[in-house]
Amino acid sequence: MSGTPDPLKDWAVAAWRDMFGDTTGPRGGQVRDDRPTGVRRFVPASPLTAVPAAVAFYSPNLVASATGNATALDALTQLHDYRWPLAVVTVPLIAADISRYRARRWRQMLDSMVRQSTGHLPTKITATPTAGGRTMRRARITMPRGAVIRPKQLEEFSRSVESAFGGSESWAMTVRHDARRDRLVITRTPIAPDTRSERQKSLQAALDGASIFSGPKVTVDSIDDSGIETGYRVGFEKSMNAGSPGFQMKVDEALASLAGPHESGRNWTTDWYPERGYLVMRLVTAMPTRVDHPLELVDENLRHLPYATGSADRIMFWDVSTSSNKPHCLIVGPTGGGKTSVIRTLLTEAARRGIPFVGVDPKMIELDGLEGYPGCGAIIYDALRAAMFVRALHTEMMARNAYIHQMKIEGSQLPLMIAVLDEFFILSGKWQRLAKTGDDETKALLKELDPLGAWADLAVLARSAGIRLLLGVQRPDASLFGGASGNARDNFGTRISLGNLSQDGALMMWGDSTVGREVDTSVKGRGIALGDDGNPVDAQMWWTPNVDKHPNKWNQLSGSEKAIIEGLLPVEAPQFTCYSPELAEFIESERALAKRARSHGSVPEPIVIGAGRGDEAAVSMAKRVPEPEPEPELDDDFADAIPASSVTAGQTVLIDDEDGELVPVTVDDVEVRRGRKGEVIETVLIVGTGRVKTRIVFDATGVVALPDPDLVGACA
Ligand SMILES: Nc1ncnc2c1ncn2[C@@H]1O[C@H](COP(=O)(O)OP(=O)(O)OP(=O)(O)O)[C@@H](O)[C@H]1O
Repeated sequence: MSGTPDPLKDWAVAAWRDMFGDTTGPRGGQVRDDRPTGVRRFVPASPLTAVPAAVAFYSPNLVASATGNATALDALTQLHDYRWPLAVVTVPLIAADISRYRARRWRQMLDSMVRQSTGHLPTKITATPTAGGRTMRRARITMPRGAVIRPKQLEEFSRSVESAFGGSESWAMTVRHDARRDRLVITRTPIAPDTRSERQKSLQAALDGASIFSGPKVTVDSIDDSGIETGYRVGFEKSMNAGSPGFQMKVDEALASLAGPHESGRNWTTDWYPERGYLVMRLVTAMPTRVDHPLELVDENLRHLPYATGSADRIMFWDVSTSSNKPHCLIVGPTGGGKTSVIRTLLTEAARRGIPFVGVDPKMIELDGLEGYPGCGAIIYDALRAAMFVRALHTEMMARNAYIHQMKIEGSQLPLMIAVLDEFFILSGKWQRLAKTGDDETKALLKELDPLGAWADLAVLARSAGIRLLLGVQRPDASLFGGASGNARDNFGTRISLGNLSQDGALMMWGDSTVGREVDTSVKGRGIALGDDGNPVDAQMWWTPNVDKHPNKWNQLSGSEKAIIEGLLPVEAPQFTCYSPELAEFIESERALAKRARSHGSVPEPIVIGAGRGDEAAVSMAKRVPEPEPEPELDDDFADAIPASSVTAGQTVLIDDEDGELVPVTVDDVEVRRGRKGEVIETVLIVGTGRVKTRIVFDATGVVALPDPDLVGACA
């Protein structure tokens, strides 16, 4: 047996079998598939004319051997005369035979593929070649009636069609199962050339590979003048996920890194339209690392107080108009995060728009520079006076509502005013301590004023009276939103966070535990702000220097910072209109107190304690004040305060002893009792050493004083 392949012999054998069938029996016990095939035997038509044509051309040579046979001679002569017509007929017949032979081979292949992949025997197969005749253009395979073809079988069949009939960059074989007609249809379909850019292709491939969207489709949304793609639209099937800010943020990041840095140096940003089932990626200038407070009126709307540049060059603003659905503003930021600068930005913007304000600054170092600024009613530092102010503000709100009712006017017709409470927990801590350790008169007064109750009312009701609240805290807490009263949370709808939030904080601020967790704290003034569309966005807060003109402050500023302050000064100071004598009197008295403090006030000069010197000179007083030293205030003994429910085991806190003195203790354990909605009802701090443990109970709004500043989320 020779192992050398002989293609000519192979072809001849195959052609013989095609024409006359296989006469050889099964060899070596092999099982042959001898079911009747739907492919008929190939019968060539060309020999019918090819043989006579050959004889006709060859007849002059045959004449000699036919001498003496007149009939044969006559037939050969006549045949010779028809040689050309016979040749002309033979050529197309041969071409047709070749084509039919090819088509039969295809049908045979398809027949065996269908048998192998589906187990069915086709009843009829037709195969049509392309115009050139070399490749198959279309095939139709009729299956037995009711033949079931499972998806896997169809897939297997498609794969074998693809490998047998190939494909190229410009065309492919597609297989379709027409179950109604029991047919398999194979079509040679042209492939449109892929003109997509590498970026579009990689976005599409990545989205196809990930399972974040179903049916994602990336198309080009915008192209710049030089033909560079500058925007993509990603269509997807609508889903619950697509509406979640946390999900959107993650997808934004992933898409931006997949799209890679753009040739223009600009950054990718994403606008979401989940209700319409698509998002648009577009380019924006990179988020600035610092934005000085612009001197021009950035937003012409006098009820919009701008304060930051958000991603995608958006101007973030606090809408203080009566129609605003986010009337009050909450700013959360750790020490040094830039909270005070945001407050200064908002208040200077308010002043240049004719809106006056009153501030409460229990730390005495945050808002003091604004004292005397045009539009500033007063800055209150003392905790008891702050409680009086909150109550007076409540009275003002009631008086304003009565005025609106009596005069039959709209709330929007009343002049606006802003009340700022900075470092709210410190203020609460001071109120809490006064209520516990103050003298009887103070305790009674504080009880009557009930500043926390008044504040909770204001949060819900002040909006329609033209009063806007601005609350500054170091960390978010549910108690800020009025505890059980859910409305208050909506009222503090304008929210800004600086630095990094805890998981709970993020959920409280942004309704998503992932937002605001990875802010670049190396950039001062970087944070998250709520866009007017209700979505939180990255934002760079504008830098507004301390507006204090006291030489000690002013001389520290650079020329450009001084120019900002000068440029922001309103031409006309906003007027302060009070509808209640209580608030008017309070502000008057506060101003008088401030004036007196400025002219008569004195603070003790610093005492410098020498390092390691035991003699008397080690303690030197630079200058003794002639007046007797004021009693040190109880309130000033703590550096910070946080909600009791935020205290963690092992933390050092300040607790009042029997004499009303704050003493540092380490918390052993914290028990927080929560209501059905997860709201804090009561917090118990367990402190003490050895077996002697003390349980200190705090209510929902209880705060705990700290010996050091709270550094949760503090900047790098
Ligand atoms: N938006 C900003 N752009 C640039 N720098 C800023 C910005 N905000 C704050 N800074 C820088 O950070 C410093 C601290 O800012 P700021 O005093 O406003 O923080 P804070 O949150 O009020 O801190 P604290 O609560 O301790 O007073 C500023 O002196 C300034 O140098």
